[in-house]
Formats: sequence, structure tokens, C-alpha cells
Amino acid sequence: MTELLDGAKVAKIINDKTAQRVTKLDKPVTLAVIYDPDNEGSQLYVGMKSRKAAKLGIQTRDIPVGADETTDSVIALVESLNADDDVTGILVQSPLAKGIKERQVFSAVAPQKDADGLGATVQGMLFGDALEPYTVAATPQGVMSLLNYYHIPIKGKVALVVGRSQLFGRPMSALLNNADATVTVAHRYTEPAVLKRLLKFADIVAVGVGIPNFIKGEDLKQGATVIDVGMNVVDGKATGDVDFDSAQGIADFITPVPGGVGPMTIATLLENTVTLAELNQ
Ligand SMILES: NC(=O)C1=CN([C@@H]2O[C@H](COP(=O)(O)OP(=O)(O)OC[C@H]3O[C@@H](n4cnc5c(N)ncnc54)[C@H](OP(=O)(O)O)[C@@H]3O)[C@@H](O)[C@H]2O)C=CC1
Ligand SMILES: Nc1nc(=O)c2c([nH]1)NC[C@@H]1CN(c3ccc(C(=O)N[C@@H](CCC(=O)O)C(=O)O)cc3)C=[N+]21
Repeated sequence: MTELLDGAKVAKIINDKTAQRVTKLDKPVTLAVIYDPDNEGSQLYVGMKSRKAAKLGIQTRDIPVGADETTDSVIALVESLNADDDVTGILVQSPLAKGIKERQVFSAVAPQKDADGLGATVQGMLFGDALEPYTVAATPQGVMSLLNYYHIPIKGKVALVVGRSQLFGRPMSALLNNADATVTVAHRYTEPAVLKRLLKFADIVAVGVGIPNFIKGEDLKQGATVIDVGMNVVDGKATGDVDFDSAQGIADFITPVPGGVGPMTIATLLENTVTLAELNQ
């Protein structure tokens, strides 16, 4: 039997707590969101984030940054938000317009305002398993919350992360390593035959590559836990990177798309934002 990891359900629990925490603060909580207005995905996801934030009592300040901007001008914008006492957290929605060096912009966000956990300082703290509080990238942190909610064992397990982006794969592998899994990271240059062997060996598989139905059930280990981060549109439908139907009966646990990792990402971003408000009040 394959059980669903219900991200929509767990996100609601986190969101209810976040809304409660917001009411206990004496200052408004504001998330500034920098995004490319010409990118359809960004329009969609930024809209979803802003609507959910409003429901939880978090204000958002959506700031469009188009192709006429430069890396330097966007960094200057981030620096003005770093210095703005009315801004609690900053999110730089990926991808920015071509030509703007995204990772430089991520790293311009002050660590105490890094709601999405993508800057070099907080990613370094994650890599070093730092003892001080720091924010972690919303998507992989949301995956950890989901695994923990369902009491999926991580310590001593074999984990395979497919993809190594700043947003997902790199921080996901660090989190699983910090949680005492044995972690392998696969990417574009991983030979397909090698990937197959790694998949057969992995107790936990977390996939974020952006290729619909890239991972087939037959390649998984019997009893695996499968985390599907992929968010592709096929025939107008949200479709993951894992072939959901063929994983039935093979995986013990799997996240659905939609209703899995996506809602957890948004809930974690807003949870991070209120945490920053509490730490910096
Ligand atoms: N549900 C959610 O909350 C979120 C969903 N997403 C979704 O997750 C997916 C990935 O997003 P993101 O990480 O930002 O994407 P990127 O394009 O930044 O990264 C994709 C990664 O996949 C790797 N890759 C590409 N082709 C292959 C292959 N054939 N075999 C193995 N690895 C491969 C790339 O390797 P290399 O580094 O070598 O190029 C890269 O590391 C997308 O569908 C995106 O929409 C993303 C963030 C949040
Ligand atoms: N700095 C940055 N941080 C991000 O976290 C980030 C980003 N950039 N760029 C783009 C990706 C994508 N992303 C999603 C978030 C929620 C859903 C989500 O909630 N999806 C719904 C379904 C939506 C639908 O049906 O279209 C679900 O899975 O249930 C999806 C995708 C965050 N991203």
C-alpha cells in the first residue's frame, strides 16, 4: 500500500500556528517579494504566496523587477529593503529576468531578513549545521517538516536527492545530511544507468529536476519514501517529476502533485517570515 504524504493538510497546521504567532507580535509583519512580472510562473506563485500571507495576517509588498534592470540595480533595491525597518523578510522569486545574476541577488539579502533562506550566509550555516538560528530554504525545509510529521525515519537511511539547485537540491542534501542520512546527489551529468542503480538503493528519494514523469516506479526500491518537488504543466495539469501511477504499490509513501510539496513551500516561507519577526523584534 502506498500512503500519501498530505502536504495540503500539514501546511494548514503550520499556517494556523503562523497566524497565531502573528497576533502575538506588536509590529506588522511584512514580506517584500521581488519577482519578474513577465514570467507566468512567477505571477502565479507570487499571487498564491501573497494571498496566503494575507490570510495569515502577513502583509506583502510585491515588487516587479523586469528585464530593464541590472544585477547592480536589483542589489541596490535589496539593500534598501535590508535597511527598511518596515520590512520583516525578503523573498527573491526565481527566475529573475535573463541577465540578472540571481545568486548574487539572493546573497545581497541580509541574513536576518532572508525569509527564503537562499543567501550564501544562511546556506553556509546550513552546510555547517550551525548552532545559531538561521532560515532554511522553504522547499527543502517544508519537505523535512512533512517527513517529520509522518515520522519517516531519516537517521541511518540512504537518501538520494535528484537535482542540485540553490532552491532545492543543495539545501535538501544538507538537511538530510544534518539529519544523519547517507546522502547522494544526482544531477544532469549523472549517467542514466548510474541513476537507476542509485534509485534502487535509496530509502528516501527527493526529486526536483523539472522534467515531467522523469522517475518511474519500476526504478524505485520497494518501500521507498518518494518526495516529488517537480511542478510541471502537462495538458494544462500540474504534473510532478515522478510518474505517480507507476509508483503505486512500490513506494510506501509519496507526495502527490498538486497537494504535496507546493503547499509546504508556501507554509514554510511564511513560517520563516514570522520567525524572523520574532527574532528581530
Ligand atoms: N513545489 C515547489 O514548491 C517547488 C517546485 N519547484 C519545481 O522543481 C523543479 C526543479 O526546480 P529548480 O530546482 O528550481 O530547477 P533548476 O532548473 O534550477 O534545477 C534543476 C536541477 O535538475 C538537474 N537535472 C536536469 N536534468 C537532469 C537529468 N536528466 N538528470 C538528473 N538531474 C537533472 C539539474 O542539474 P545541473 O545542476 O547539472 O544542471 C539541476 O540541478 C521544477 O519543476 C520547479 O518548478 C521548484 C521549487 C519549489
Ligand atoms: N525564491 C524562490 N522560492 C521558491 O520557493 C520558488 C521560487 N523562487 N520560484 C519558483 C518555485 C516554484 N514554487 C512553488 C510554490 C508553491 C507551489 C504550489 O503551491 N503548488 C500547488 C499547485 C499549484 C497549481 O495547481 O498550479 C500544489 O503543489 O498543490 C508550486 C511551486 C516556489 N518556488
